[in-house]
Amino acid sequence: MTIAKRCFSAPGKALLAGGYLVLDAENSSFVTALSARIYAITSSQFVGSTLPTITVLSPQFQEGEWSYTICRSPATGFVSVTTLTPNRRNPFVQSAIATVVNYLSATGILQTAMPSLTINILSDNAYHSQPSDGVLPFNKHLLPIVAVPKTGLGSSAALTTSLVAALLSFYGDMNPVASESKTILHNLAQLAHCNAQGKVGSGFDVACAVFGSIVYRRFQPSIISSLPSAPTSSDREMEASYLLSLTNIIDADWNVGTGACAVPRRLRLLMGDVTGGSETPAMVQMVLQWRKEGGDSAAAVWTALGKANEKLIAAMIGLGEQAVEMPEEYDAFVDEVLKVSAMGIRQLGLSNGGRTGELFALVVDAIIEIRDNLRIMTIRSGAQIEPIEQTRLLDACSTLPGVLGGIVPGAGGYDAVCLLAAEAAVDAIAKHTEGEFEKVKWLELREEAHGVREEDLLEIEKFL
Ligand SMILES: Nc1ncnc2c1ncn2[C@@H]1O[C@H](COP(=O)(O)OP(=O)(O)O)[C@@H](O)[C@H]1O
Ligand SMILES: C[C@@](O)(CCOP(=O)(O)OP(=O)(O)O)CC(=O)O
Repeated sequence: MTIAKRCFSAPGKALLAGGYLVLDAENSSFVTALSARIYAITSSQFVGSTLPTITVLSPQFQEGEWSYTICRSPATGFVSVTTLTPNRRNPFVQSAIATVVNYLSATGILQTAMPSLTINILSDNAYHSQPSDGVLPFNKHLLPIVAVPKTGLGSSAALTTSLVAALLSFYGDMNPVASESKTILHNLAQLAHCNAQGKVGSGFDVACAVFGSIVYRRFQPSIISSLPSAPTSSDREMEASYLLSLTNIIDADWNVGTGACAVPRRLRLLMGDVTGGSETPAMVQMVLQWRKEGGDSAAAVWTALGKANEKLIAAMIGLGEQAVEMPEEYDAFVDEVLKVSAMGIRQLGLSNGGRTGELFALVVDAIIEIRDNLRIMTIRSGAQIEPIEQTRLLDACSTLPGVLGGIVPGAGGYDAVCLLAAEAAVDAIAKHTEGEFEKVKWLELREEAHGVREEDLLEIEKFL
């Protein structure tokens, strides 16, 4: 039995506003999908006499091969997924496989005679630091994937999402990216990603990989932590209980906020890669401890930052609407934005910019307020969210014509900055390479219009 090949891809992410606060379900965040995608290509296969196997190949990386046998219990339908490559583990791949095949088995969709499957993964170069001589869109690395430095675009979320989509299409004989299937795809990807990470983050990265640029409000962590551990022995009662719980969780309404949003026309998020690292889990722990022990003063900062985030989100949505409803006023103001720095944009907006100008001034003010509060959190929690080196760089960026402001994306740290600027100003911004600008490499990334989607195989297969 030969089954048609299909290819699914998912984008990377930048968390522009909402870092840390998005961990609380009552706070919204602004997440932008980026034009760096990870592709999962199912290729054919057959029903053999032995146990079906699923092999995932990542030809860009040394040792990029992970294989698993699939064994389904005739009594309960529970599917055990056992690695055939114990010396090369990939928790995100194994978790995606186990979550999808067990859900499909529990819902009666999984074929009785499961065919074996090979899935090839390709990831755009932007996800990993590149070899100097790299020229293809999918460079090969001389190291295993765990050893190649990442650029913080959310590779595990994009991988998990594209892999879950590919597995659903193959074993569930469905269109996983159809609107009626996307919620199931999202829930499966979130669960698989959390299980692979061994912790329940806010899930903004997986939600962005599924839905694209969104105003995101998280699901309650208890939805995921309520799933019992997968049975490790053939205990029929445990297997049946696990499958029932899995089905109830995936089919439930997670009440996640995923309203579409986008960076307004003629504006652009400019991602800067800064030499230096950050340890997100440790920073999250420091911030949450400060929040918990910091009393009213911590609560006041947390609330002020939440309001500044909401202000930025509302202003960005408002500008998007202005660009459509008042295009002439909007375009005339953007033409002026190109000539002045953030403070000049604010002044212009407050003096004679009409509703458009007011919204531009609100964006500038909101970014300033977000940064002010992140710096207070940096000092009081000890987590280096906006360390002084990043403050100097962001302040310098904000003096450049056409820049509305800049922030440290996500958890912050030393490794990245994100500017909001007029598209037409970006080339001039990139020409600044001295002083504070010496340490930043501006990435060729743009906002991605789509979350997970099916791809034209002919465009991708030639790279395999
Ligand atoms: N192209 C890929 N092929 C296979 N696995 C991948 C790929 N990209 C990412 N992964 C998986 O995701 C892991 C990286 O996850 P993580 O360390 O959380 O980084 P990120 O912040 O980019 O998600 C890799 O170690 C690997 O297990
Ligand atoms: C702190 C957070 O709210 C945001 C972290 O954003 P990053 O983009 O920094 O995440 P990593 O890619 O894992 O480093 C944690 C969360 O939302 O889970």
